[in-house]
Amino acid sequence: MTDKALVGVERAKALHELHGWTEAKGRDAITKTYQFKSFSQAWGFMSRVALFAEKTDHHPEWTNVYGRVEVTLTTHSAGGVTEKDVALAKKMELLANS
Ligand SMILES: C[C@H](O)[C@H](O)[C@H]1CNC2=NC(N)=NC(=O)C2=N1
Repeated sequence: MTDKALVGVERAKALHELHGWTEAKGRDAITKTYQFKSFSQAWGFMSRVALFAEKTDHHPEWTNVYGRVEVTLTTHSAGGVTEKDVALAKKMELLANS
């Protein structure tokens, strides 16, 4: 997996394949807000994502308020969105729906 920032068509295509993910306002990142029914469900999701993040050494920025989890993904070392962010977003989609 390369650490090259995705731009243009490549980036638009990646976002198009990610349901509910959008460009973050004012920064080079992608974002999505997940809404769960309870804190317990939100925390369960975050715990599963955290294990994947540690395994892949690629981590989300996020905020949790009860059932809401606001996530922002970017690759610090590349200063933009890379394949690593797309892979993490895809994993989050799977974990949020399981
Ligand atoms: C040293 C360590 O590999 C790096 O700091 C990793 C950790 N997690 C990371 N997470 C994200 N989102 N971007 C990074 O560039 C990054 N770098």
